[in-house]
Amino acid sequence: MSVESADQEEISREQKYFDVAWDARERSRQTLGGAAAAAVGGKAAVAVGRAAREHLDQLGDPDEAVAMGRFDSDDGELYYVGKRVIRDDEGELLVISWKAPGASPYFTATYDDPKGVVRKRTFEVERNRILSFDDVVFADLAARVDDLTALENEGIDDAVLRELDAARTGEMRDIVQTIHAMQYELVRAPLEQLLIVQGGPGTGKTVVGLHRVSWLLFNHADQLAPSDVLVVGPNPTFTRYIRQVLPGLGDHQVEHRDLRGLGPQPGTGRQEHPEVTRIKGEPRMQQLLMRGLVQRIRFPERAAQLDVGTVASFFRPEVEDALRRSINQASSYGAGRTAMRSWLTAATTARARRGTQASAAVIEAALERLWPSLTPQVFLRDLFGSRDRLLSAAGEHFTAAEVAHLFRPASDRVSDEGWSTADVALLDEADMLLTGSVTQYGHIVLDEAQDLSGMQLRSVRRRSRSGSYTVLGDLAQSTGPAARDSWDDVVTALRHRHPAAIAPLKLGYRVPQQVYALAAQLLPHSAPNVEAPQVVRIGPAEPDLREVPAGDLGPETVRAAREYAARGLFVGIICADEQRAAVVEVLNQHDVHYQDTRGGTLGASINLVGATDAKGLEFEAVVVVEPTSIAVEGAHGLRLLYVALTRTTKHLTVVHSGDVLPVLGQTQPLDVPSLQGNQKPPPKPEPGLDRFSADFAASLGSRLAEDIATTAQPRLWTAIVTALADELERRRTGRAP
Ligand SMILES: Nc1ncnc2c1ncn2[C@@H]1O[C@H](COP(=O)(O)OP(=O)(O)OP(=O)(O)O)[C@@H](O)[C@H]1O
Repeated sequence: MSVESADQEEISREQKYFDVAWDARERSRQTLGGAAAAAVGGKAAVAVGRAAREHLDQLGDPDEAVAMGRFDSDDGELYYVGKRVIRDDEGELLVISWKAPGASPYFTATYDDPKGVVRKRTFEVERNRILSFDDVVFADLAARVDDLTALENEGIDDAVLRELDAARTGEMRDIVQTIHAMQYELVRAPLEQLLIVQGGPGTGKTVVGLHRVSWLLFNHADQLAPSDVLVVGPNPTFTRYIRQVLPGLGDHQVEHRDLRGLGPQPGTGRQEHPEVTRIKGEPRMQQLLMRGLVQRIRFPERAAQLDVGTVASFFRPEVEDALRRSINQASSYGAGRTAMRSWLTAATTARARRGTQASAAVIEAALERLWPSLTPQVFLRDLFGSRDRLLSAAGEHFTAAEVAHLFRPASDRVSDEGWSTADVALLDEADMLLTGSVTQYGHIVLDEAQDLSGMQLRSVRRRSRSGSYTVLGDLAQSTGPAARDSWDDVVTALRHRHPAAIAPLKLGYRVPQQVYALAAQLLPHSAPNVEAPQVVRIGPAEPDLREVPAGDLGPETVRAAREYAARGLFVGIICADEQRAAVVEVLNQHDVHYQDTRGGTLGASINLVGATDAKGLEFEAVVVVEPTSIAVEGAHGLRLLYVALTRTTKHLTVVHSGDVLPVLGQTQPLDVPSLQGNQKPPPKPEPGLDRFSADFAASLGSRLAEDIATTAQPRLWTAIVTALADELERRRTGRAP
């Protein structure tokens, strides 16, 4: 019998199994669909209906193949592995879920440690029809270990290469069938840790992080619900790009947010100087905001007494005494305000002039003069819009030049105020100070984490209930005002209860060898201590380098993009801001249909992407415009260029009038952390991370100390400062001083 006909017979045998499993799954679908439809009426029926619908969601798409692979164990059993579990009518397992512990040999078997697996079979399918299959027989591999190719050695087989050759669209897909053993170890790493995955471009960090979520939800269902998981990405385009992966794996309610949406008010695209962004990102901004908020609480200047309508009046000392008590007990600005309202209401009732009574509105008006009601937006607009407020909130922790950078004219209406991405983290901090609460999650995935500022990391941290995170990033792609050369400060900023570990991913799946060979020349200059990934495959073509006069950059770029698009490829044009206008002009001249990704979506054909916004994305063909312009965009331009050159799965064209690789100066050496990095003792808890009032009191103390020197009420302020110092001492030692 020929090999082909033997294979055909095997395919027919396997197809019978696939058909049986398909029938079983579809019978379940009908039963569950019936139960969901019939469940009308009381509470019990609603619960039954909900459970039936949840199970239906778990069954996946009717078009989905029942299994992606199988392994034969050395005890003679065969196990089919699929995206979801399938049982027959008697409850016998036909297909095990890839997330079940029983499926682990499928992913972890290697020739030198086959984990009891004799054969691993991967199916190529169209809907539920088997087209072909690939077998790995571990005993055969072990027998010819000296002849193993590098790919076989790394466990890269035809199924992986086929997957990598598959067409790309604007949506990331799952890689369940071909998860690599090293990736699988990260997918199933313990939940209770701060796990940082460091890996070069295209090593699968994002896709591994998402599969990890699905695996954790399946295996820790008692601790973690889908709505208890948050995935944070760098921008809306990226979030859209990845958002179908988890639903495709059966996990529907995981929350996806991007940095522009991680606060009470989304960023509105306000542009600002990188130096302003840098200052706004620094953790000392927390102190500035705190002091800025404390300034808002005070007895009205120059007033001798506080009138509550015509009902009652209070002299300064007793009001300030009440303010001090409210501040001392406050867990947030809002809670302190509530306490102050209670005092004012009771005190007004006690002192009401005969025959009068204060309405709630009158009390509120008096309270507003002492302790104004604020939203994060109003507070920040007022603070940034006043040099005086900024100067006194900045204290000695900011230079005059930095304060000048932070100042901006306030808009008349708060709804007209523009917000930058850096502002979002400040609004979030302000919201925390004002309300003392935020929705927390049991697990957070943070992608492209190498670029986050200190304030953005604080936003992420406060959303973590216990310190269980998957942090994904690449120091060699770290750019922007908060660029870093080490993960140390990220660990310090994020960690709380659980230990931290840094794990590498080393195989580069996305970028073909010929393209990576070009991009990798930047590494010694831009990130000398970061290890380059080992590329897993050779692409269809060498990079196409097109040198043109500067005036032809736009036309040549559009020509190259249209050539690729005409071949049905998914295309990204990546350029610096400096070149954008020229490219857009030519695209419009030629009536080219394209998608500007700043709108938050990827189009099916040609996309125009800024170099920074290209992070995390991939295309089948990329046209990089004028590398020298990208290399001067921001302080880490060479890293940005490295990002741009590593976005393609197949083809790369570089259109340039200057150098292709402008590697002139040397950069600072990088400190790449290792897995042993988790031996460090936990960082000391920063004040203010967990409780508002201790920090609040501390900053109030320093603010008031300044006031003692400058204002006319030294006696009272001294009393307040003393009381606050006592309070801090009590918190520190647990007893009254
Ligand atoms: N085991 C695998 N099998 C098949 N494809 C894979 C595998 N691992 C990664 N890939 C593919 O490689 C590409 C890159 O993956 P991903 O975007 O997760 O990488 P990344 O490390 O996050 O990249 P970047 O640093 O650029 O953000 C994707 O198309 C992904 O599907």
